[in-house]
Amino acid sequence: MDSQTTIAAISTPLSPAGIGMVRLSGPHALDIAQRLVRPADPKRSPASLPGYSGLYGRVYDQDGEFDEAVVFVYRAPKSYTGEDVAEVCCHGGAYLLRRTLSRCFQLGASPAGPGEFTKRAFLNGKLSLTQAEAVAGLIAAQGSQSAAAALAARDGALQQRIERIAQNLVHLSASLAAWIDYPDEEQDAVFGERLAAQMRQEQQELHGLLEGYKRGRLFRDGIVTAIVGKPNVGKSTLMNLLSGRQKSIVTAIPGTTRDVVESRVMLGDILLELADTAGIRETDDPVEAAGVDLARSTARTAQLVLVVLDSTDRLQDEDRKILEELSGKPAIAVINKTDAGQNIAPQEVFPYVRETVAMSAQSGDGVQQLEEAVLRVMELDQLTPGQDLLISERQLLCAQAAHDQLAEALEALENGMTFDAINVCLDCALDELLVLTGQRASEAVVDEVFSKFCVGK
Ligand SMILES: Nc1nc2c(c(=O)[nH]1)N(C=O)[C@@H](CNc1ccc(C(=O)N[C@@H](CCC(=O)O)C(=O)O)cc1)CN2
Ligand SMILES: Nc1nc2c(ncn2[C@@H]2O[C@H](COP(=O)(O)OP(=O)(O)OP(=O)(O)O)[C@@H](O)[C@H]2O)c(=O)[nH]1
Ligand SMILES: [Mg+2]
Repeated sequence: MDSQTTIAAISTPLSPAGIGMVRLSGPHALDIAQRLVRPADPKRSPASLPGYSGLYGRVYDQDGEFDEAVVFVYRAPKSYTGEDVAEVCCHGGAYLLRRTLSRCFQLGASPAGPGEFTKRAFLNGKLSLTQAEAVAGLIAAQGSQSAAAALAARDGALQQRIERIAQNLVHLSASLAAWIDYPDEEQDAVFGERLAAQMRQEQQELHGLLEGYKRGRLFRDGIVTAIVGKPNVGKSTLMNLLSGRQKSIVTAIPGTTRDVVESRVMLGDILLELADTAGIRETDDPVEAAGVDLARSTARTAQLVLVVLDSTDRLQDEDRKILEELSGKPAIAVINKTDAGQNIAPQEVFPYVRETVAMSAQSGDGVQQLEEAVLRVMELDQLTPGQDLLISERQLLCAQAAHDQLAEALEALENGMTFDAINVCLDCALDELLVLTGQRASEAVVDEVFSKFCVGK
């Protein structure tokens, strides 16, 4: 990347909006803004504004005036990228924004690549690599949990935690090197013990991060959830309740739903990828039978299954069979229609699933309890928001590799390998952590991180 260039991009969505912004960063950002926008007050101009100030003006190109705008100016190094930055805020809308952007190109700006503003911030030392990834996490956040995790990473909590582990490995490696140079044969075993204990501690720390990520991922990506049960128990009513609209057809006729109906819904703070399925029963109707097969396979591949039961009736053998088929899967028994009858006691389903929720999909009663049950079943209830969590797949792979290198070092130690061999593993683990924080990340790794950003970020 050539940091001498001035880049420009539209930083807001290309759809009708109150305001839209074209952002410029680089040595000519303010000159270009100056030639693009004519200030209403002729005594002021973008290029002579102090940092962190703005003015109002009209936007021009070769064909004349086409919009009005507010321009904000930031001066290097006190800006998002660390370079001179101008933000031209026009009216939102694809046409005006594109016209403003092409004018910037005519005036000498280059198109910004995906994430190039943030990449410049990284290269100029404004952000670490994990903080840059956190910016992408903030944009992608769907609820308060993922937003809090991303904000904690943006503030550097994750960076600090990884740096601390890396520091400890540096100390371990140094004491190991000293021991190799000045060995004391009799004390080898004692030293080995201490080394193993310290390595295990760092490994534990990494293990915690890996586990946290796997659970945090459920918040970010959503939990693939199947709604299953006998016909007519209220599966589609539950789907409609959670999605807030008529996604699935509801009738009093058993066998209404045939296809799998999918919807992304927020259950409180939890993102669910919900699938409503056909009621499971023996049937001669080939169309319904195909739906039942689909329901079963949807349940098998789901991360979570909501088994709906109709409490206007006693628990039936058909219900038990469905519950049995799911044994071992994270599942919640939803005892539905409690507004109309309460003939199923939680105790009856405990042999099959641990979590039960009594509710009325029709009235919405019990939906809060359903949310709490999902948190418990998916073990998300221990996850406190704002924890210093890993927030990208890339970070996970680095942390996993560092963890595995430590495991290898420990095994080598147990098997009586030389301290040299152990030190090689420790160095590899350290290397992985430095790639994670970006301190030793190759250009390819850095490019990969920013390629996933949107243009304008
Ligand atoms: N208008 C606008 N809003 C925005 C952004 C932006 O770039 N422009 N952001 C883009 O993501 C986010 C805010 N992030 C930012 C981070 C740092 C700086 C900045 O100017 N930093 C300077 C000065 C800091 C200070 O005064 O303390 C610096 O770090 O030196 C600006 C925005 C969200 N809102
Ligand atoms: N009283 C009461 N009736 C409900 C409740 N939930 C669903 N029903 C009724 O039960 C009937 C079946 O509801 P559906 O949501 O279509 O049931 P389903 O499980 O999707 O049925 P299939 O698609 O046929 O398998 C409808 O008449 C609903 O109005 C509830 O919580 N209380
Ligand atoms: Mg249905």
